[in-house]
Amino acid sequence: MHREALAQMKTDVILQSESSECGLACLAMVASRHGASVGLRDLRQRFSLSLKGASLSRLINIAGQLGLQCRPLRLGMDEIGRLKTPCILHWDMNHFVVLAKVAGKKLVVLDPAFGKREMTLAEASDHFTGVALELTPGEGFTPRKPAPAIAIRQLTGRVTGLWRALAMILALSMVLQVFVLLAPFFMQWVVDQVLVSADRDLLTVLGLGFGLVLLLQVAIGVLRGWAVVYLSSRLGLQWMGNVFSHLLRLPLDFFEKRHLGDITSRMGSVQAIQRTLSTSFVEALVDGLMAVVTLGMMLLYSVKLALVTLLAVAIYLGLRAVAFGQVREGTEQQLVAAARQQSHLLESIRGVQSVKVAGREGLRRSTYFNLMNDTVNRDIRMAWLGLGFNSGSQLIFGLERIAVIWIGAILAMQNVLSVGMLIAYLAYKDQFALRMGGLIDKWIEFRMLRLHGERLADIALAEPELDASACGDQARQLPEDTRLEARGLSFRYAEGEPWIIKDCSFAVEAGESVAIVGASGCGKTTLVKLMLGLLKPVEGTITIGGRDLARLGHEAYRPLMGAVMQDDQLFAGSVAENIAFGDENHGPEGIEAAARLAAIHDEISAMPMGYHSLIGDMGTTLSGGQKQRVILARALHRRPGILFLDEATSHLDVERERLVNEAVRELKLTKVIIAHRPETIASADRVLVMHGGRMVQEIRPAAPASQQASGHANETAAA
Ligand SMILES: Nc1ncnc2c1ncn2[C@@H]1O[C@H](COP(=O)(O)OP(=O)(O)OP(=O)(O)O)[C@@H](O)[C@H]1O
Repeated sequence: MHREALAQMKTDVILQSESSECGLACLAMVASRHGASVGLRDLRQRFSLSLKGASLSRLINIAGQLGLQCRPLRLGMDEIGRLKTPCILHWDMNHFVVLAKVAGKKLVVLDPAFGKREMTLAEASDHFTGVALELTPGEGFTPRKPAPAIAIRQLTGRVTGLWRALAMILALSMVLQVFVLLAPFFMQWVVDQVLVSADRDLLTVLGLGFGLVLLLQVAIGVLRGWAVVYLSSRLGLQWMGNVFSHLLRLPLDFFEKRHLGDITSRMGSVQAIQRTLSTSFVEALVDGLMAVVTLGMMLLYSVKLALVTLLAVAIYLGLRAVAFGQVREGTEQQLVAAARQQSHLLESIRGVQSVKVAGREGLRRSTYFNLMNDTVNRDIRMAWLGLGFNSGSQLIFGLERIAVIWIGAILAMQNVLSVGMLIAYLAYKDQFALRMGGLIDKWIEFRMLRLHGERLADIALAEPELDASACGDQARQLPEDTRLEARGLSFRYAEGEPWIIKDCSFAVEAGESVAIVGASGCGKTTLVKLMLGLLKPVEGTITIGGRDLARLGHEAYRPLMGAVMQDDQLFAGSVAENIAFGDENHGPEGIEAAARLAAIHDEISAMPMGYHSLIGDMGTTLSGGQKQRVILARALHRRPGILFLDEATSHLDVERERLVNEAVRELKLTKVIIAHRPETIASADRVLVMHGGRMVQEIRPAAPASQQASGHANETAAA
């Protein structure tokens, strides 16, 4: 019975954060409809998915573990009305959505990428692939209450000086309110005392007195305004700083699985929260207090009139409460649409060369227009809602004012109130209505904060990489030597996906140079990322100097490592800044030495500004080969103990590659080199051939062995 009652609940849309988690979001929606509020964050932790997303069979497997019984179906559009809702539909060949309701020729679809959509059967048939998944709670299904709201402190980290600044703003606001409370007396005394007795002296005293009060009020107002600006900027700096440093500590796959625009939009939620807290929080307190005081004054003047005003406030509160769901959904969709538009913009700028070469400016433009259209439509919807509330409040409080003046006039005619009292009452009631209206709006704003909080939680509550502070002093100590060893190493990007590395064991002695060869896509880069600690092994261990990488804080081993990866980036700044990358210890000589080793010194010197030449933020002033060598110089400048080169010389001509290989060979380092070219492979002491997720052969090349190795690489490529 309880379960049935829960099943009647409205299904809320749960929007996906990662680009590939539509399936998980759909399962979370269905489970919460059946009364188990499993959050998406929870599901993500329990059932990690790779960038490639989830197949239907993986979804069935996860649903089974959640206690949901699955019935996969293949059906035509005409049979869709017979499905037991909510169920999951396969959409556009690469997406999942929840079918919430079918009513006649209309469907209500909850799309984790867009939100709630109503569409006709004809529209849906353009997307539906004919595969559906019905889900019903089985034996193991346990209803769960929604997780408690996330505390703001959890999201923003430690902030100093917050309470002191808030207390000061509150105190100043309170003082200001005293003046507001005094103001109506001016009119009451002028009307009832001055006008009645034609007392000019009293008028002068009242005029001067209230003039002085006004000056004080303005001065305190300025002070308060300044305090709010100070608090918001201090808060903004600390919070943004905290969230950004947390963001940088997150593991690589966090970034790989998300769109750029989505991450920036979530960072924007920090500002929304901070704005609400630094201003609206204090205002709400003041409004609340003022509402109580003004209500007291109103009751003193007339209970009857006060009841009319209270009724109007209650009606406005009801209006906002009824429309709350729509405001929340609208705001969330607005944020998602803006993030999508932003992602497209950033991607188009980054990939402008490919867009131009393929002549796809038109396609990118029209997609951008569509996304913009989507954003604008959602903005318009929110503007409509805002207009509705405004007009509603105008109408309600306008009618209330007429009623109050009407009844007040009758009371004045009956001599229950003087004219001055009526005027003063009107001033208090206007204050009360204003404060209550403000309080209700702020209450909605605070509830909306939860939405921003949830969006920010995706970043703030994501588990950072293991750092040494979490695992004691031992984890901080550098390993004694640079011998690398993998034992029984297995890795796949997510459960249910094929193993990329399976039961792989090998060792690289300290000071040895090992080349890893194998067919494209066999997992070489993945293996290097594992050795760099960017990915975590699913099974097995990697040790450096006999110490397990998984138990070392990344501060302990990253300083030992230098790497040139395939998609490494340069940053805006000069060539020297890019090579030093913030490490000023070795001075200009160190930078030059690294550049010489990377065979790029001559070319940098030939530039008009030498080492001070500026590189664009996408490294655009350098050729591909130059960029690779600057990145190599950057890796060498760190003076690493272990150097990883993943196709680090693939863009170089044979002569330059020979120069780089010779320079690297001379270095007394442990080296792991991934390459396809025989010359580079030949520069290694040992060649490991990778196939089927493990090392299948080891070759110790004397000179001719390089040919053997490359022959093997080709063999495996063909295998
Ligand atoms: N983030 C990811 N999520 C899911 N699968 C991935 C991810 N990155 C790589 N893969 C898959 O892992 C496999 C190994 O990729 P990897 O980049 O390690 O190969 P590689 O041997 O370095 O290839 P190449 O020589 O072409 O650089 C590929 O099948 C690839 O599709």
